[in-house]
Amino acid sequence: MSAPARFITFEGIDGAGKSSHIEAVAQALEEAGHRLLRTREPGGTELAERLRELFLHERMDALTEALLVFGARRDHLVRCIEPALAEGRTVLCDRFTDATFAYQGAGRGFDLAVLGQLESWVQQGRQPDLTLWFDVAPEIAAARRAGARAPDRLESEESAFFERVRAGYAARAVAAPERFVCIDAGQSLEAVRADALAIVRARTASPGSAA
Ligand SMILES: Nc1ncnc2c1ncn2[C@@H]1O[C@H](COP(=O)(O)OP(=O)(O)O)[C@@H](O)[C@H]1O
Ligand SMILES: Cc1cn([C@H]2C[C@H](O)[C@@H](COP(=O)(O)OP(=O)(O)O)O2)c(=O)[nH]c1=O
Repeated sequence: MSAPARFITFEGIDGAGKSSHIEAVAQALEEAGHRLLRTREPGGTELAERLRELFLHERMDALTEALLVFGARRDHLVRCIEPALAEGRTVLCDRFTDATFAYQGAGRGFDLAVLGQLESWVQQGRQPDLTLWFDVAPEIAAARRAGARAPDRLESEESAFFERVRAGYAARAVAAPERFVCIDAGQSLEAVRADALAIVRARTASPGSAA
């Protein structure tokens, strides 16, 4: 019998290293019998990927950012995430709504109550079962990004913005301790990966299994 479906999200400031570990987590889950959907936000459907391009490269205010990511999210949920969970697949999603609270809410200072309203309209109660928060100091993340790629619109923000985004993630973690796990992403790649795998194995083990 295949393992029960889970909705797992990966979060952190840009350059924290989350994308570097999704493949290893995917492999571990497949070995444990999960059928997977790997996806990302903004994105994951044809429409949402087109919205992602606009989001990452066009200038807009914070409300437009929020509406665009929640619009993309609605399409992604309805066409992709919900059907996958319904057919028993585990969903690994690179960012989800915690990113909106962290970036648009804490980072841009946008109204958290409005974000909460959009969250409940768009998600109809759907929340991740597990969120891996790769937490690292903004200076370390900036140095990693500088060595890896040219910055997009959000990655060009100053360090104070990423301090606020980090605090936004911390607030979400406090509000939902049952699903949030904080990983010290300032460690070496190998140590971060070991932590991520240990958490995912522990949190996806079926009752009665040896894990
Ligand atoms: N723990 C780490 N130590 C050193 N470099 C890292 C670590 N984790 C990731 N990196 C590097 O930092 C860069 C950004 O990583 P990435 O996974 O793309 O971050 P994110 O998806 O969180 O923005 C990549 O070049 C990656 O190899
Ligand atoms: C999902 C989401 C992402 N973002 C931002 C965070 C990132 O800067 C950007 C794209 O995310 P991502 O693809 O994870 O960037 P990377 O892996 O290159 O770090 O979009 C928001 O501002 N709000 C959101 O709701």
